[in-house]
Formats: sequence, structure tokens, C-alpha cells
Amino acid sequence: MDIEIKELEHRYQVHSPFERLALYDVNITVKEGTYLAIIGHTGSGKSTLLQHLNGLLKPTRGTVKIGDYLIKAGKKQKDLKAIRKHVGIVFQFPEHQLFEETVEKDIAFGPINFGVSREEAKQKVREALASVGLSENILEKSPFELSGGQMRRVAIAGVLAMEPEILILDEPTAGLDPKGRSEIMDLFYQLHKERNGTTILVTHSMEDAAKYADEIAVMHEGTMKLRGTPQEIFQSVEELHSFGLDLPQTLRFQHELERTLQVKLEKLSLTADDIVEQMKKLMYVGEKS
Ligand SMILES: Nc1ncnc2c1ncn2[C@@H]1O[C@H](COP(=O)(O)OP(=O)(O)OP(=O)(O)O)[C@@H](O)[C@H]1O
Repeated sequence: MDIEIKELEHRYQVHSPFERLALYDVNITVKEGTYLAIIGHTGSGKSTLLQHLNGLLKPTRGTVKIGDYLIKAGKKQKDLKAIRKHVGIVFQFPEHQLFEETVEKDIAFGPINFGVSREEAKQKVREALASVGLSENILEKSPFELSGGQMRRVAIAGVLAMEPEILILDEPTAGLDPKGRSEIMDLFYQLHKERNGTTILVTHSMEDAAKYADEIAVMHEGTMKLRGTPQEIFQSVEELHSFGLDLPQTLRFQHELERTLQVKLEKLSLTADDIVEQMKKLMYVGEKS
């Protein structure tokens, strides 16, 4: 399923003294199978944009197309349930939305709500639980007896159990420790590869955007300013700085290294291993000459 956004505008609290233009003239096509990271300073409109992708918010102008489903201003949306079946959102702190008395009931809630039989839901619950790396012996437990990290995984399993083709992640690692963060991000990356679907990640982490995404979109003050591969985006250093954004640590390190050693690596390195490889090559050339 491709996503096509055209001239999207969103105003909060229209026709009130508090009316606020949060998005304007946003245009983007996301091809099926892409892992897209959306980065941008706080308040730049990232969450507002995400909420248009499953009809939680309605455009005040422009259109959002999800496959053949069209969301547009002024149109009565009769297919919202179908859209939400295709587009799953993992919100920040998704564990705050757990509410059932057992883990099993919580994960099964979405599929049952979408009309799946109880038997089939049982199967989906087990698959989703395995895909987030949890064991079946927690199924009868209350979600509230679990650790924070386990609760987060249960909440993610609840979204995965609906088998959405498009998975949207709004800062899914907020509040986790570094180990938990990288475990969850690696898990989403692995799921992205296995599902063959589309993943859209909103993140403040330039490292995560560089490491996982095929493409990056940069939001600034309500509109999309840049779009490209991580290599392309992180070449626009001045522009990123003007949007209040920085480079991933590896690139900052590379620039520092180049300045100190008075050398120029041949390309931008988004991983530490790549920097080491390039340095080795440089040293080899140096030794030979
Ligand atoms: N419910 C609302 N009512 C009025 N204004 C809102 C509402 N939600 C967001 N806004 C405003 O819309 C703009 C965009 O907010 P949004 O939450 O989309 O930004 P963001 O890039 O996701 O920020 P963050 O990184 O802090 O989550 C901000 O100016 C915000 O104050």
C-alpha cells in the first residue's frame, strides 16, 4: 500500500480564537516497503502529520491517500475502520493504553474489535507475543504486574496482532533505558524486514534515523523541508542546524576526526565500523606513498 499526501494542511481549533496552523503544504509519497524516519524539532508537526495517516485527525485542506482509501477535508469518512485495520500506530508510552485484566485479552482486543473470531484471535495473540520476544506464560497475568519494558512489548504486540501493513511508530522508545531502546528499535527493524510492509518512525534520535531508515523526511515549522536518503539528508549540515537539528554522533565524530587529523574521508559514515574501514584505507594509502 502506497501513501500519498498532497497539499495537506491542518488547523487546530478552527474558527476559534485559539486557531492554530500546525501543518501546511505537506506533500509526500511513501512507497510500500519503505522505512521512513520523520525528524524535526519539537512542535514542527510530526505527531499531527502521523495522526492523519489513520484518520485520527482530518485535513482542513488537501488529501491523504492510503492505498485506495482517500481522506480529505469535508468528506464523510465511512471507511475509517478499514483504514485503521491497515494502519497501526504505536504511540509514545503505548503501555498507558493497556486496560484489560489479562495480557491475552489486551492483545486480542484489536483483532476481536475488527471481527476476527476468538479462536483466530488466540492464534494471532500467540504470534504477536512471540514476535515481541515474550513467553506465553505471561498470557494470564495482569499487564500491570509486568515490568515497564514487558508492558511496552505487550502494548506493541497489541498493535502487531492486527497485522497492519503500515506500522507507525511515534517515539516508541521514549522513557526506556539505552539497552531497552536498542532492543526495541532492532525488533522493529527485524519486523519491518519480515513483514515487508511500510514503517514510519517519528524520532528525535538522529542515530536511529541514520541506522534504520531508507529515507528521512525533515519537518520544520509545520511543513516538510527536506526528504532523501540518510546520506543525502546528513550532508545538509547547515540546513539541519538552521532547523535546530544536529548530525548523528558518528558524523560529528567523523568531522572532528577530519579536522584533527587534517584528512578527508571519502564519504559520510553513518556507522562507526564504516569510519574504521575508511581510516584503515587512508592509513594503507599513507603507508604506500
Ligand atoms: N490539540 C492541539 N490543539 C492546539 N494546538 C495543538 C494541538 N496539538 C498540537 N498543537 C500544536 O501544533 C503544532 C505541532 O504539534 P505536534 O505535536 O504535531 O509537533 P511535534 O513535532 O510532534 O512535536 P514533539 O516533537 O514535541 O512531539 C505545535 O505548535 C503544537 O503546539
